[in-house]
Amino acid sequence: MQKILFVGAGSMAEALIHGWVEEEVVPAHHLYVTNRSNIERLVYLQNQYGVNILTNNEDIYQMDLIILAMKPKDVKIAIDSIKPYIAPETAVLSVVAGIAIETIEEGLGSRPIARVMPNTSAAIGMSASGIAFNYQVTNVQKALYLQMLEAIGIVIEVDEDKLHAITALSGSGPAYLYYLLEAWESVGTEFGLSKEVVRKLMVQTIAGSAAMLQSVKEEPDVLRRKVTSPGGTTEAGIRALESNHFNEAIYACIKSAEARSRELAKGE
Ligand SMILES: NC(=O)C1=CN([C@@H]2O[C@H](COP(=O)(O)OP(=O)(O)OC[C@H]3O[C@@H](n4cnc5c(N)ncnc54)[C@H](O)[C@@H]3O)[C@@H](O)[C@H]2O)C=CC1
Ligand SMILES: O=C(O)[C@@H]1CCC=N1
Repeated sequence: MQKILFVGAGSMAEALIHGWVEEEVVPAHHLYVTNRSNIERLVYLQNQYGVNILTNNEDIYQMDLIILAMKPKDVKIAIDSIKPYIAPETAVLSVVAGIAIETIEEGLGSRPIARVMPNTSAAIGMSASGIAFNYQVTNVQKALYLQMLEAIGIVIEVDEDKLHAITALSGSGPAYLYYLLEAWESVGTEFGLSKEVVRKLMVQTIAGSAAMLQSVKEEPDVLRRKVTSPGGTTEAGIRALESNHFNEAIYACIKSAEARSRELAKGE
């Protein structure tokens, strides 16, 4: 694909551009960006990554792929603004949470459409992405999308309905881990450690635990038990998590996010 246009130039667009340019998956001169109004943001992306700024809507006609990367509430207006210029053979890939392929087909007509749910770790080649396709996406296009997403992390193909759960788990997932780190930093400083020291220790703890899960073929509960000495500190900590309804909190978190994705799909 020679010409790929990002409509929406926020955090997710930047994470993908950063990952693709850095990993040399897509040459920067193949990428174009546009947004609603913020020209400074487009100039920043141009200077930072070498992408092109879309200067004329007529050029939308030449695009091989359009990536929708705006907030769900802005999709309708964005689609209406693309519609007069999009060529019949242009493919669409959407990263917008909760917006169904059917909605995009209604807005932009029948064409190859893929929905991807990446996460912001795409910027450093560590995204965990889910992808779903409509039936017009060819095998060649599928292979290309999978290659583009594998270059910036891992990708799992699913039925579209499962993207709601993937959004709630790995799409939002980085935010949950950052939130957890914020809480650890807050309690760690109460014990007189500096925030920097707590961050250093706990970021390494997260990275080390993830690496253990990837390299040692053991279930998380087995690895957990190896840390938990009878009558020891971890046991005391886990008891406190249980009595403070840790599992209920995690279930409520993922279920609320999944339900919100379904609401967004209905335009709520
Ligand atoms: N940030 C994240 O971690 C993830 C975000 N997503 C999805 O990516 C999408 C974008 O999210 P962010 O990048 O975080 O948002 P953001 O707010 O950082 O960026 C949104 C961009 O869309 C542009 N925009 C708004 N209306 C437009 C219009 N009518 N025409 C053209 N451009 C328009 C804005 O100017 C801005 O550049 C959302 O739908 C979100 O669900 C998906 C996975 C992860
Ligand atoms: O919060 C959101 O709606 C988007 C989708 C996944 C991550 N950010």
